[in-house]
This record gives sequence, C-alpha cells and structure tokens, in this order.
Amino acid sequence: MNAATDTNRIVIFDTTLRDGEQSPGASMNLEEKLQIAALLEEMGVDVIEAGFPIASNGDFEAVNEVAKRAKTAIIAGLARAGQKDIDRAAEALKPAARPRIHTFISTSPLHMKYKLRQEPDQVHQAVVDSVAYARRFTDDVEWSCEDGSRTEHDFLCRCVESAIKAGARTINVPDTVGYTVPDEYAALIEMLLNRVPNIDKAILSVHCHNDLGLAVANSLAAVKAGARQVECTINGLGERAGNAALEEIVMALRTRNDSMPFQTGIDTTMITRASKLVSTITGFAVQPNKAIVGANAFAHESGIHQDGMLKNAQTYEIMTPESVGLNKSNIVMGKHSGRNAFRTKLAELGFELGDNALNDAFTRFKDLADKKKTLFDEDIVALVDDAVGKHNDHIRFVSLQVACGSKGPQTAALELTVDGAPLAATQQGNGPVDAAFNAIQALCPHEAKLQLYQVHAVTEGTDAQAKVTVRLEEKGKTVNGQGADSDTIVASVKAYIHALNKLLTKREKKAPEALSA
Ligand SMILES: CC(=O)SCCNC(=O)CCNC(=O)[C@H](O)C(C)(C)COP(=O)(O)OP(=O)(O)OC[C@H]1O[C@@H](n2cnc3c(N)ncnc32)[C@H](O)[C@@H]1OP(=O)(O)O
Ligand SMILES: CC(C)C(=O)C(=O)O
Repeated sequence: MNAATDTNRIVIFDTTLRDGEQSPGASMNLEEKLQIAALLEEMGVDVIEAGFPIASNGDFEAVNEVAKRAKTAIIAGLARAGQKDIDRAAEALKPAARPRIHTFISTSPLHMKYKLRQEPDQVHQAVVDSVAYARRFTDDVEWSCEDGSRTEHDFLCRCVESAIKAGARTINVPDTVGYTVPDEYAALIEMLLNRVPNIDKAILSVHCHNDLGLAVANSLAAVKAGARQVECTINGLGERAGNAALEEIVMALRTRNDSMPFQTGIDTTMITRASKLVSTITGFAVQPNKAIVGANAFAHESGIHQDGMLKNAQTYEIMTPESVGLNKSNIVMGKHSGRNAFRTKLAELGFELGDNALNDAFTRFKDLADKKKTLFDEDIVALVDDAVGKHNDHIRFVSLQVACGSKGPQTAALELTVDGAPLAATQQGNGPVDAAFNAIQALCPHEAKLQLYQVHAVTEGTDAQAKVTVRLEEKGKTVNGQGADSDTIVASVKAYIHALNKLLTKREKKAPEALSA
C-alpha cells in the first residue's frame, strides 16, 4: 500500500501559529495563540504547528502550552537540522499526546551554497542525522526540504529516500519562495512518487507560498498529483505574501469534489469564526474581495445577480454562506437582549469568555445598543475583541474629551488608571488622534515607536463602530493593539493602550521588576 496516495483523506496541517506568525507585525501573545489553537482543534485541523521552540522562550512556551491543552490534534514544533533545535522542540512537545517534530534543511543549490555554506554531501548527512535524532523522541517526524521546488531532482530524491530511511513519516516539499507553477509542482510530486523507492512509507506534504498568487493552485495541483498533506494558514497569513489559505484549500476540495475527490476533517462552518479570530488577533484585516472569508465573498450588488439569486441562489453562489459559518444565527441582538442570548451569540461567533471578560463585554454591548440602532455580528465581534484578555491590564481607559475642528488647537483630555491609580492629562497635537496619543505619552512615558495606525469601519453607516489597530515597536519587539468604539478617537486610544499593555506584559515576563520603566 502506498501511504502517500492510497487514501483520499487530506491531512490539514495548519501553520498559522508558526509560518503565519512570521508575517511582519503578526506576532501573537501566548493567550492569543492558545485561543487560535483551541479553535483550530475544534474545527478539525489534523496537525497544528504551534511554533519554532528554539526561536525564543515565547515560542517554546507557546508550543509547550498548546501541547498541554491539545486533545486530538497532532502538535508540531519546528527545528533546524541540529541537535539543539531538536532537543528544544522535543522538550516543548513533551506534554503532547501526539507530538510531531518537524525538522528541515535547505536542499536547493542556491540555499546550500549561499545560506548554509555547505556541500550537498554535508546537507545529505544532516538530513539523515537530524531525522534519526528526532526519532529518538517521537515516532512522528516530518522532514522538509526547504526550497524544495528549486532543488535538483536527483539530489531531492536522494535526500527524500534517506529521510524516510532514517524514520521520517511525512516528507514535505515546500515551495518556499512561491516560485513554482501548478503543472511544474504537480510534476515534481509525481516525480518523487515514481522515483523514490521507499516513498510508500511516508505521506507527501506540500507547503506553498503566495509570492505569485499561486499558493492554493499549486497546493491543489500537488494534491491531484498525490500529495496527501497540505500545509496552510488561516486567511493565508504567512511570510511575505503569505501561505496557502486553509479556507480556500478546504472549500475548493469540498466545492469541486467532482474533480478533486478528496476529503478533509474540517468543519467548514467554523471557517468564518477562525478567520475573524486570526484577523482580530493579528490586526491583519481581511481584504473585502478575499475568497471565502472576505466581506464581499457572498455579497451580491448588481441587479442581474440579485435577480438571479432571488430566483435560485445557485445562479451566482457556488457555496452557501452557511457552509462557511456565515448567517447561521437567527438570534437578533439589540438593547433588549439579555446575558444568556449574549453568551450564546458569542459562542456562535467563536468566543468563550471568562466571567470577568463576559461582564465587561456585556456592559459595553448594552452601552453600544443604546447608541446604535442596528447591531450586527461584526459590532459584537469588535466589542468583544475590545474586552478579550484585558482584565489583567495595567493601564485602563477611563474617559476622553477632545476638542478638534479647523480652528484648533486640537486638544485631548484623557483619564486613565495605571494599576488602579487614577491619572489625568491634557495635551495638544497635530489633530485629535495625535493629541490623544500625546496625552497617553504624558501619562505613561515610553520609548515605543508607532509603526502602524489603521482605522476600519466595522459596519456601514455614520454610527458604525470604528475598529483601530495600532502597532508599536520597542527594542525589536512589535505588538498590535486593537480598540473598537463608535467614537474613532476613543477607539484609537483604546488600541494604543491595548498595545502598551501587551508591551508591559512582555517586559514583565522578561524582568518582573521592569514594569515601572
Ligand atoms: C522557510 C522558513 O520559514 S524557516 C523558519 C523561519 N523562522 C525563523 O527564522 C524564526 C525566527 N528565527 C530566529 O529566531 C532565529 O533566526 C534563530 C533563533 C532560529 C536562529 O538564530 P541565530 O542562531 O542567531 O542564527 P541566524 O538567524 O543569524 O542565522 C541562521 C543560522 O541557521 C542556519 N540555518 C538555517 N536553516 C537551517 C537549517 N534548516 N538547519 C541548520 N541550520 C540552518 C543558517 O545557515 C545560519 O547559520 P550561521 O549562523 O552559521 O550562518
Ligand atoms: C520550514 C519550511 C516548511 C517552510 O516554512 C518553508 O519552506 O517555507
């Protein structure tokens, strides 16, 4: 039996927490990673790559904590070809019921010569040694040939054969730089299946980047050619232009099962929740026309389309919105809704809040419902995001009053509490946002630099909530803060404070006494 092809079940390997986090600015804290991992497991992801344990203590802790909590999913940790990396990955994965060590090394001439500065024979030896060493800790070892799509075929076959002989159960052939095209990539997979004598002892996997916008097409072509694991991320997050998007792979396989008769274990109705959670946590907005999860993916604007939809939805919809978890709810939220309905709605939207966060969010919900005529799911998501994980915050927003307009000066009077102590300051600035941020600086002096300031309207209308993302950088560490409010300046201040609180948490972990710095 050929394990690589004799099944129609596609293993979904999600790397949102590892390759996804390599997107500049997409760093996530431990609590956020745990939330994402829990949702990935609930939606049926087979393998969750939780991090690269040697990269930092934070990555180690994330892999370790995800490993402790996982019930059914395989948890993978990445490691370069070296004992130190593998030891660290093995240590982080110790509590996992189903640990996988994912070890990799580059095999393309370019990477071997310039990056590794190693001869092919040395790289080949490193493949054998690293896989054999990883097998001391777990039976489940995955080996990746980084830049596999630009690797010479003879050398690739030699390395793959040796990796399998040394004990790798999954062989991943990444298109690391998003260079390949579908027919070429499919031919590469076929070539490996035809030429590597022991290929039946392993599952072939693909890991595609989106530099030419072909990550999903390449992955699907590879599946048709015999690959049985696809590595992907929610919303296509990832290094540079990103990775293949999980939601696109899964929905393509489901919708075009006639031409691609393969199954995944994903509960597709959780896709929208996962997309929103990852977007909220990373501050990476999903483009409106993004396939499957964009705001317009199921919107029909033009008359002829609307007419067709009314007569038969299949005229213009190849998937139902319900199949990806949209519009499932018939709970209409408004100012008369109670706590139970709110909790149920939150569960539908993918949030499980502790009592404190729930109470906080419920109070905000009631305030918003008093101000806003119609509350959409997006409003609730924005408002809950605002509450999630903030109950331990050192800095808390109390109030803001701004004077703005064409005559100036723009002034912001801000009240905060820092560790419970009330503080107030009034500052001017070049516009109300600048004035408000200057007031924060006056109350909480810090060195962090503002790298990104982004405002989105959560829904339509002039009473829509604004959702603001603020990215701060301090000593090479970046954090994203989010804030939502029907007042854009208040949302901005909340986002800034959220980011500052995250920086404080990072500092606290590094040196508990550094909080006052
Ligand atoms: C394609 C991918 O996505 S690979 C994963 C990328 N992810 C990351 O890099 C995560 C963040 N990285 C980090 O935190 C750091 O780069 C670390 C901790 C991994 C390594 O840090 P450092 O030890 O300071 O090394 P640095 O990053 O400067 O250089 C990488 C070194 O690893 C070597 N290397 C790269 N890949 C591999 C590999 N698969 N196996 C063995 N060695 C490798 C490089 O040749 C280089 O070695 P050199 O220092 O002898 O020249
Ligand atoms: C480590 C490997 C799998 C990778 O991320 C890549 O090659 O893009």
